[in-house]
Amino acid sequence: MSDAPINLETLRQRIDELDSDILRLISERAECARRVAEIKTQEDPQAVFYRPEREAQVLRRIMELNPGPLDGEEMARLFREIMSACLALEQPVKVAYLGPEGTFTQQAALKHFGESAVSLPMAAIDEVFREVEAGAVNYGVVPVENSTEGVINHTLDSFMDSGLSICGEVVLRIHHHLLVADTTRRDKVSRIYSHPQSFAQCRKWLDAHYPHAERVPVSSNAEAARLVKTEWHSAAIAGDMAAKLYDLTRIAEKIEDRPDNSTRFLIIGNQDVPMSGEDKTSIVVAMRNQPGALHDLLEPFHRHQIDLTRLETRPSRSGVWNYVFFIDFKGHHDEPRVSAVLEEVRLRAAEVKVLGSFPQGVL
Ligand SMILES: O=C(O)C(=O)C[C@]1(C(=O)O)C=C[C@@H](O)C=C1
Repeated sequence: MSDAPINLETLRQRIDELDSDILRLISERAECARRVAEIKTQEDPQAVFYRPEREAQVLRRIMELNPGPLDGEEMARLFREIMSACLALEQPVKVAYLGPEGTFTQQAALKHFGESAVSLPMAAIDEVFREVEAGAVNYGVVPVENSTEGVINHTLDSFMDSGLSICGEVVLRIHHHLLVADTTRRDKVSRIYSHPQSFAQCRKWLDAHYPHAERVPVSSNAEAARLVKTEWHSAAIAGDMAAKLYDLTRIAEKIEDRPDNSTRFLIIGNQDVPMSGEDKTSIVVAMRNQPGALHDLLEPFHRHQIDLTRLETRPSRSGVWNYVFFIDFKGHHDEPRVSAVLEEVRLRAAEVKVLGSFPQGVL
């Protein structure tokens, strides 16, 4: 801007001009996306419109180019919504998530796909898998690990019986609040509802502030929030989405014991996602039950200098092999050093299943 004296009116005029420019540019971008859809359909009538690798590249580029003063993540979130609307113009994306409405998983689904996606709550993790397998929705979102409480076994087990692949990941900072309704007698709270994982994540805070309140575990935080509406002496521990959905007030904010409390969610689908430049791969491996098996499995990763990001052991459900290992590592299965490692692991293991290569979470 020039150095002419600045007053409120001049600034607002300038904002109007800029908004007109932004409007024109977003419309032009949406027109491009529409043309991309036409080309995709011409090339393949069954074309998949959602491209996780491209979206990750767009968001990373925006964060790199961002000159401020807005924070990089904030800027990427705005572009996330623009892309979400552009994709909806190509083909609305339907996403099943572990419900009910108002859970952190819904928040994760919207963070990943943007508000233009159609999100559908499911009652259980295996239902999310089934909906995607049946083709009733394009993708599913399920929690897989929490930084405080560890892995969500149900999700790992579901992969053992499923042919679906992992198309993406999203990490959400989990903030828990103590919520009450307008009708709650705040000085008489004698019962607190929440999901068992949330109780575990807020244990110390509860011991210090509500040592005598009854802690009642329920199936989700959203269910906890719903119950509070009906009882004058109860409170709930839940997140922002549930608070908003049930119109509850936060009487204590961010009560989780660890400030870095976060949960990682997986996007599941039927898509083999091309390289984005910063990718991860997930595999499940069944090893023969013999001494040194884990060492044999991990040695090729070490030799090829591939970073492991996670290693989980689960009892095998087939009965043939005692244990299976879930391994996440950096890299994409199309990269030569990754395919070399996978080749070696196949020779050493009884069974290997590649669950997918996908862009590392950007937001
Ligand atoms: O590049 C594409 O393939 C597009 O469809 C465009 C676009 C975008 O708006 O940038 C939209 C949806 C896809 O998931 C990825 C990117």
